[in-house]
Amino acid sequence: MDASHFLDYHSIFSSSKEIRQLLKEQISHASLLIVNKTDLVSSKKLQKVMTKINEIASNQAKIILSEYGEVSFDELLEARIKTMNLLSSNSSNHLPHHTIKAIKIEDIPFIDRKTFVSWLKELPKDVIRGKGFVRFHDDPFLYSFQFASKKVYFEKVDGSTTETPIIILIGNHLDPSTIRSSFDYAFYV
Ligand SMILES: Nc1nc2c(ncn2[C@@H]2O[C@H](COP(=O)(O)OP(=O)(O)OP(=O)(O)O)[C@@H](O)[C@H]2O)c(=O)[nH]1
Repeated sequence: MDASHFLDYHSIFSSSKEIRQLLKEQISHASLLIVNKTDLVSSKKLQKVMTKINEIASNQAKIILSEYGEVSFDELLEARIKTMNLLSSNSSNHLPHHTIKAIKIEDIPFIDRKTFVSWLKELPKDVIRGKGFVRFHDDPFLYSFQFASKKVYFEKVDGSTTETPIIILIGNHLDPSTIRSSFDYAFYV
């Protein structure tokens, strides 16, 4: 986040409802927040910015202040979310639901593109982001996909026939059994 513009983006006088909503969603779901350009604001203004951010951010989010985006790699790469490897529906996927922030699916067959898009769009609303690689029927290429705000984007990955497909879903309090059953229903039945 840009500390020097944060209050403008947050203000009903200088920003649209969509921008304020987007800002709020991004902050509330983040596990790491970097407040940059702190050199451009007075300490009083920075305090106001931090108060607003703390109101919206989750208790577990880590907040780092920076200038010119200087943040140590160790802080950036620190593991912050628990990823569960989602196995087939008859295996036990145990971890309390409230701790699950990311789910990884690796046993992915060749799939139908339209079915995949529908499956992503119909996932529970707790899934706020998806990404990964998939392969489609009758197509030799691997595709990377990005899923956010109910929109799906694909990009062909050139020259990679050996990589294995993977789906990563990110959100809050994800329910593994619901996600796994819907996956099996869509792609294995
Ligand atoms: N003073 C100051 N300038 C910064 C800082 N970080 C980036 N800049 C400068 O701000 C200018 C725009 O950089 P950014 O805001 O990072 O660029 P951007 O993300 O493409 O810009 P937006 O689309 O406005 O978010 C560049 O000239 C940067 O050098 C900072 O912490 N302090």
